[in-house]
Amino acid sequence: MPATWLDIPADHPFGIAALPYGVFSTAAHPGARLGVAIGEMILDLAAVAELLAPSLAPAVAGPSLDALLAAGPRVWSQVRSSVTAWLTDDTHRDQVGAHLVPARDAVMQLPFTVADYVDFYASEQHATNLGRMFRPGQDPLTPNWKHLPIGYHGRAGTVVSSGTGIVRPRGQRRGADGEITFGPSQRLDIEAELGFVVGTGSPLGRSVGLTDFDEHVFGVCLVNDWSARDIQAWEYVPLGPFLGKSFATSVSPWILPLAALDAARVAPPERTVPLLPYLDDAATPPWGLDVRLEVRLNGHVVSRPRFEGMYWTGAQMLAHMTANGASLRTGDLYASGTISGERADQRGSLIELSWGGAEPLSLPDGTTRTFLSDGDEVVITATAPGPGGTVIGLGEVRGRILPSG
Ligand SMILES: O=C(O)/C=C/C(=O)CC(=O)CC(=O)O
Ligand SMILES: [Ca+2]
Ligand SMILES: [Mg+2]
Repeated sequence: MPATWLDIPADHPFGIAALPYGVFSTAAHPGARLGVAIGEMILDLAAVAELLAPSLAPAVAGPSLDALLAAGPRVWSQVRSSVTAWLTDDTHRDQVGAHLVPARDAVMQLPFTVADYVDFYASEQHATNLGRMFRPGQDPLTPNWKHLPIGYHGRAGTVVSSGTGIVRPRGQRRGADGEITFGPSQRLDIEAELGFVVGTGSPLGRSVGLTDFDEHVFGVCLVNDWSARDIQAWEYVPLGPFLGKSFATSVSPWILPLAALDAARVAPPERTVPLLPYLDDAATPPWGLDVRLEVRLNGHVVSRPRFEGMYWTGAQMLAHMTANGASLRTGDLYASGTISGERADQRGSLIELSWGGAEPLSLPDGTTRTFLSDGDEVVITATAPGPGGTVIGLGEVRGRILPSG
């Protein structure tokens, strides 16, 4: 990796090997525009492209990532190699330096127009834990679980940018005494997930195979799929999650391109059930990802989930999502499902961390939690290995619970 002329500590999560894309504005320049994070600065992408690479300017003109996502993998790699050159070639220092904005002065926006939103259920440990709690006495994994990545269609219009306040949802639930009531959720939860952002669409009637994953998927972000467990547990039979999940889903502002995750690619876990050919990735390049998350509740780390243990990869989720010929659109977002590991401190939701509320978490500030209280703030961060022993950051997704209106 070439060195940048910017003065950035070698272990900075937004070093020269990361270069995630986002949309930002500043008080001095309130219009939304594309940025690339580098250290504690944001590169004003459109301004520099106009100066140094006019042929790329239309794809990065903003005010969102939509045009860049739609431009496809050739343009994605041209933009990334241009940005790398601008930030490493000393001859560009003055011209490019004039278009660096301190990240602390920027307000980050939702980076792209979310087309469709799909949420998977790809962690064997999470599915096992939830199966035990929601369906006691039955096999925790349903018979289909190891044959296909289970998912459901969520609500694209309620995907919100990091920092957006999350109003406690109201809904119908059944109490322990069997009484059906309506009111603010009493079991409001988080789900720490990785999101995949689709760039290039696909036509109706054509499936996207495992090896075409990187032709269509632009990159990844962090997702907190807020979940109201009391609403969910009562409503979900037989069609799956509905209002218990659709009130808000937060995404991180920085989209890390797949190209930045080369050093993070790992083999997925061994598959214990033979897969049908469209999902069988034994002979394809692996798309397991060594992404390490941290979940903080009011500043205290409560979990460290790891994506590398996920049974299903992003490539398999995409292949399954289009196996019936469903088309893809630029801006489609699909999330992995809650990332939970074997260990109790690797669980990506509070329902697992508190075991359905039976084992409250003790926080270092002396308080305890089963589910979220009003005013609680949840921050999910993540890193992945980069080239040459460096660390690549995915940034953070943040949200605070507001009282029910
Ligand atoms: O097992 C169930 O009934 C449902 C579990 C979920 O909460 C589904 C979900 O949102 C997927 C996930 O995040 O893993
Ligand atoms: Ca979820
Ligand atoms: Mg390919």
